Amino acid sequence: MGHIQITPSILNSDFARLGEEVARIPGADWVHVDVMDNHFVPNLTFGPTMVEALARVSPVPLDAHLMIEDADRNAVAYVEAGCGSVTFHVEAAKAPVRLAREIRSAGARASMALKPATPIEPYEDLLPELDMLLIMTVEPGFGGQKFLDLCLPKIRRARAMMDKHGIETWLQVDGGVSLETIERCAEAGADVFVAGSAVYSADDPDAMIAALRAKADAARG
Ligand SMILES: O=C(CO)[C@@H](O)[C@H](O)COP(=O)(O)O
Ligand SMILES: [Fe+2]
Repeated sequence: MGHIQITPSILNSDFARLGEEVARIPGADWVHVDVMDNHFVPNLTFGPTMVEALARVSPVPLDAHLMIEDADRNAVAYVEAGCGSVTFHVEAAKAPVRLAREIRSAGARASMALKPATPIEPYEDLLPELDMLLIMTVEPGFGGQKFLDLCLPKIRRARAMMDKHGIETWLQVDGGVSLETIERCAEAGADVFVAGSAVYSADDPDAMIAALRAKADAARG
């Protein structure tokens, strides 16, 4: 398991001041950028041009979470926009192995996401192609939703699979992660934690990142 990383989502930050919003979180490991196309999920955010502008001012690398249809054709644009990690949804990819290889050869970390009802077992052999696996802990589409405990067994099974294969794939959780839920995720084997509303609703977002990191570290023992 890798070291604990906290990646705040800007989804619930002030979009009119994105540059200032990312400047408030220098203690983050990554900035999580939720890209939504109003087809794969019922919400619309931003595209590669906006992401490219954000990459130029962000104090830490961008972690793009693509909630878009036709990921096969669109994911590499986010590598070219300057993201250090690009996550596609397996439900939206026609050729996930080819896509992961294209993301890597374009120069970013390749990551694949699973919605809460998507099982991990069919993708066991694909894990070595990935730098990170994202297990969603809410239905994708919106920030501020309640954490789904039903996803915890899948996190445990994913971590066991990675251990079995002796691979270093990071295991990210996204959705409803807060001071109340992060310990459960860390105990289950996650090492990369997206937190949107928990960070941006805090008076001091950078202090919240430190508090989340301390809880996850403690839960690991
Ligand atoms: O991908 C998504 C939602 O689809 C997430 O990145 C959320 O935006 C995280 O926000 P919180 O659940 O932490 O408020
Ligand atoms: Fe996300």
